Amino acid sequence: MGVAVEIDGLTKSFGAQTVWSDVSFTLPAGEISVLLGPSGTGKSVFLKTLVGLFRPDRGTIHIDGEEITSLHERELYRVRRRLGVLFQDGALFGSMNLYDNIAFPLREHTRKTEAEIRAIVNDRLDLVGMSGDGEKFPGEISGGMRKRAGLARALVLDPELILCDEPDSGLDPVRTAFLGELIAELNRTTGATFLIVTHDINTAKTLPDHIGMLYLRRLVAFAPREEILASDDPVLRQFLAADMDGPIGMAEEKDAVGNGKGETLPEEQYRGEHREDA
Ligand SMILES: Nc1ncnc2c1ncn2[C@@H]1O[C@H](COP(=O)(O)OP(=O)(O)OP(=O)(O)O)[C@@H](O)[C@H]1O
Repeated sequence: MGVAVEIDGLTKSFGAQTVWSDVSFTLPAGEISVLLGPSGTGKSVFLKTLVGLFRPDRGTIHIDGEEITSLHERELYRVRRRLGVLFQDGALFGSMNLYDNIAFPLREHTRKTEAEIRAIVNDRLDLVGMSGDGEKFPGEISGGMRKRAGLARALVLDPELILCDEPDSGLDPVRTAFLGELIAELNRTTGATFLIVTHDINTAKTLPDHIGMLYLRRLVAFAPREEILASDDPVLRQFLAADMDGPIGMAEEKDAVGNGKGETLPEEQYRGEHREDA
């Protein structure tokens, strides 16, 4: 079953650069949430913070009730065992075939026998439509196959929380739809909680139960999908309509100071109204 993730007052900076601050929302257990936002707004940093790869400056993250930002590396290791992570490029080891890549977390985190491992790896390969591909190497397969293999690897430890960073980037529309359906099916069968970072508007409009959006170093919104899709918020409307006109400019640096047309849009002028905790 999936776990809830409660994020409260989370702030992350690199040196003088604040990536986002005071982010608070709850990922509901067993549901699919999508995180949107213009490039560079810190979506990947957010996922990495959730798995403890970055420590936030402030704020807390409770995964299934356990606060993780103050855990030591060893305790984080235990928490990570409950998570499945799919990074942008699948993050497969190029020197290992797909079978060994997918077996890796089992060999690392469990004492299962090779026979048990084989049964699990073959099951997960089957689940992502890649039975029979275990002998192939990451360099020999397409980007879409690498993503599916990455997803198979993310699933071997029966995770209760699955984080996917742009699982659909670089995929054609048919494969994007296929991957979305696969995620929905996994959510139905495993009950795991999903958080997916995507730029694919169609995925955002069809797949998740909830949608969140980062913009100008803040969480603009986190709410049920239908509420977000019906929102009058100019940032959400522009983003979801892929419209060039609106507060979002061409570059994140411009967004920080204006609307890309020379008109000033102070950060203070824009405050989200959809935060669940508002
Ligand atoms: N390890 C790091 N050290 C310093 N700055 C970093 C580090 N990782 C990310 N950043 C900065 O944090 C900001 C957010 O980056 P991030 O990759 O999270 O954006 P994103 O929203 O995922 O972008 P995209 O949609 O283009 O993938 C960027 O300005 C980036 O340069």
